[in-house]
Amino acid sequence: MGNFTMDTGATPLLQVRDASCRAASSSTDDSEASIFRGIDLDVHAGQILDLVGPSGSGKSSLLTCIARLNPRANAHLTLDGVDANDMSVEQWRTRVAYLPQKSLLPGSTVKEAIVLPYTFASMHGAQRPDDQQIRDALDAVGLADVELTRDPHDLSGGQAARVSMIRSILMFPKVLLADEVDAGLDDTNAWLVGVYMADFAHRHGMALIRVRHRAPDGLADAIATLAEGRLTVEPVESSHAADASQPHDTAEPQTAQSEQAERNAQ
Ligand SMILES: Nc1ncnc2c1ncn2[C@@H]1O[C@H](COP(=O)(O)OP(=O)(O)OP(=O)(O)O)[C@@H](O)[C@H]1O
Repeated sequence: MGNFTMDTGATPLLQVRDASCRAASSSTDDSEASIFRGIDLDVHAGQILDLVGPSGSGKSSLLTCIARLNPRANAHLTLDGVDANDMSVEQWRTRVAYLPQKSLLPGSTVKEAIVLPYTFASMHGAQRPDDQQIRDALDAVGLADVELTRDPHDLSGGQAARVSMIRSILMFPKVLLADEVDAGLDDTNAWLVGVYMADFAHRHGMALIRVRHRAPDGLADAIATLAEGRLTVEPVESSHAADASQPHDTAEPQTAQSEQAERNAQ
């Protein structure tokens, strides 16, 4: 049994109870091994949790479980006190966004790839980001040289990962599950990405769970380790998370973005 609760006194934004996941098995008997079970997790609005652990320990599986994307996993999930079962899977995934390790950027331009989610029914009524908002976001994460008209298939892995992150974050999720978004980046760009996501989390009350293999960057409020099916947590006493906006010189969020955040929050 692993438990992780960031005890701030407030109601958690995301509650995970009794999460379990089994490994795939080709056998038809009951020999499917458990990757983890009995994991509880509470994360509050604006908090940043780093999820670490050995390769294969189940970090991605836990994130996809929380995103309701993992058929091998089960959990009782609530968001803002609303049971996941009272939302469609699409509604849940719009609010609890999973950013996969491998980026998938359909469309013929970077802009098309970023605004694509706005064609989804679950985003109906949401105002899509304009060119300037996309430009500002690209600039903030070290992609000043990437034009909005660039074919996304021509991007490097690290560039594509950042574009994919921007696409997820500009949908204003309440929870962002970022699976090794900084894995292929140099230290400077990894820091820019960390600061951009942390800044967004603080400004908009987004909870951020990051799977990372890099050294701690000081932005997390806590570091949770998943190993041998158990989750343990160490709060970070003096995280720089609250100062994340200091080295980050992006413009204030646009009014349209703030309005959209409110709409998505409903
Ligand atoms: N789609 C899948 N079908 C079957 N088994 C899977 C699937 N995805 C992952 N697994 C298995 O689940 C276990 C946990 O994998 P997972 O990717 O969650 O670990 P991880 O901690 O994220 O690893 P890494 O740090 O290497 O990315 C592994 O044994 C893996 O082989």
